[in-house]
Amino acid sequence: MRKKIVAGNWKMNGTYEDGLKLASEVIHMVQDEVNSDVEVVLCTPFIHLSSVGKLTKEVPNVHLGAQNCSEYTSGAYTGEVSVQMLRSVHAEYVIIGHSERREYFNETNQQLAKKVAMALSAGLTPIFCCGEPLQVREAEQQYPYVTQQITESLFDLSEDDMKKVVIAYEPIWAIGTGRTASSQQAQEMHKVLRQHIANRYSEALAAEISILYGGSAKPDNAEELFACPDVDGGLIGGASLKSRDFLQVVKACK
Ligand SMILES: O=C(CO)COP(=O)(O)O
Repeated sequence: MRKKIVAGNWKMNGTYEDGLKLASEVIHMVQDEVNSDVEVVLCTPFIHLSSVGKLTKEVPNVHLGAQNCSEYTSGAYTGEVSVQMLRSVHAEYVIIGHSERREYFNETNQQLAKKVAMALSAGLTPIFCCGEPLQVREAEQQYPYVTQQITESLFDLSEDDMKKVVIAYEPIWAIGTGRTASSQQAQEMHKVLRQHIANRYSEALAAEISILYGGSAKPDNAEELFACPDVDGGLIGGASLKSRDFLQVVKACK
């Protein structure tokens, strides 16, 4: 059985103190109230990683993630953070290819392929994001668009590496807009992606890959989205910034 995962992507929000408070609230609530085997991941800004990592490493089902990593190993890359640095503060996951990084920082499928390979080489689990903009959805080109993102960034991986990747489908028109994909739209895309992976690798491998949904997922709609057979959890933005809301979303993932 593949893993169920609910990851909070805090993006660039709050101060250092705000982040520590949020992390400790979430950790306590998960310990007290969650008895399923869902993996909770906190993807914090870089400055929080070291401190939050000290908290998460004591708790079996809450894990630490970063929101980005460098495609380079080390050296003269001012402002960048390497995968070894992330490992050294107990990060286990890293979001790669979020649409905001593709859009505002011009990250390409080819560059993301390097980041995914780099993360895997350090033993980090990449949460690889894909998703189409509104014009592409309106032109009904979402399946070729998103499968191409997967092909160009992931399909050079060996079977052993591919098995370790987590995918997050985040339709750009649903991110931060309050307009979520319907559970039917999410399920259809997740099924297409799983079949695409099965065609390149195998049905058995595709069945092992966790595919998360992201885009205005919140306490009101999480249960319906997570009930879809190919939706294995969520990547949560806005609703991960309030511990109670985030916990409700975590509890919806059974
Ligand atoms: O981008 C997202 C998570 O990575 C989704 O953001 P929202 O949940 O705020 O729509």
